[in-house]
Amino acid sequence: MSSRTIALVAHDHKKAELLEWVKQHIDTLRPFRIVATGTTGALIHDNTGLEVHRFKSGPLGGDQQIGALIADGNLDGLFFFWDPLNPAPHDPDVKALLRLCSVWNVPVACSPATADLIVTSPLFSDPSHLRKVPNYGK
Ligand SMILES: O=C(CO)COP(=O)(O)O
Repeated sequence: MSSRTIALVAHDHKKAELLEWVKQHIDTLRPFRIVATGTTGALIHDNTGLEVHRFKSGPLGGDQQIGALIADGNLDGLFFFWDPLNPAPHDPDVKALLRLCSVWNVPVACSPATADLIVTSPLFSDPSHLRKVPNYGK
């Protein structure tokens, strides 16, 4: 089992798309430790058999729990199919999570196209060549 961790998250209107994408790339994803927000994690586990560590549901703090992983340097990629057509009560949490990906230089995909590019990149299989996180001196 890889010690690298990825997070899978999808808003309700995007869950089917994420599930389809996971099924398509299941062999690539299998070696990773997989975490997810609650409902997304259950859906992925129930439909693929992948082991998924489930945090709380997004609206109840799951995005922030994944953000904490990032701040601690423990997340290697985020696949977050968020819904651009519907507002959510926890939109500030979503923005905070995406912001932390930029702060910590974590690869993040918000669509199947970008997710495809990330998992097929040589940089994803050998992250030692990824640009290092800047030292913010804090
Ligand atoms: O709302 C979410 C992310 O912002 C996703 O949460 P669920 O996986 O619990 O539906």
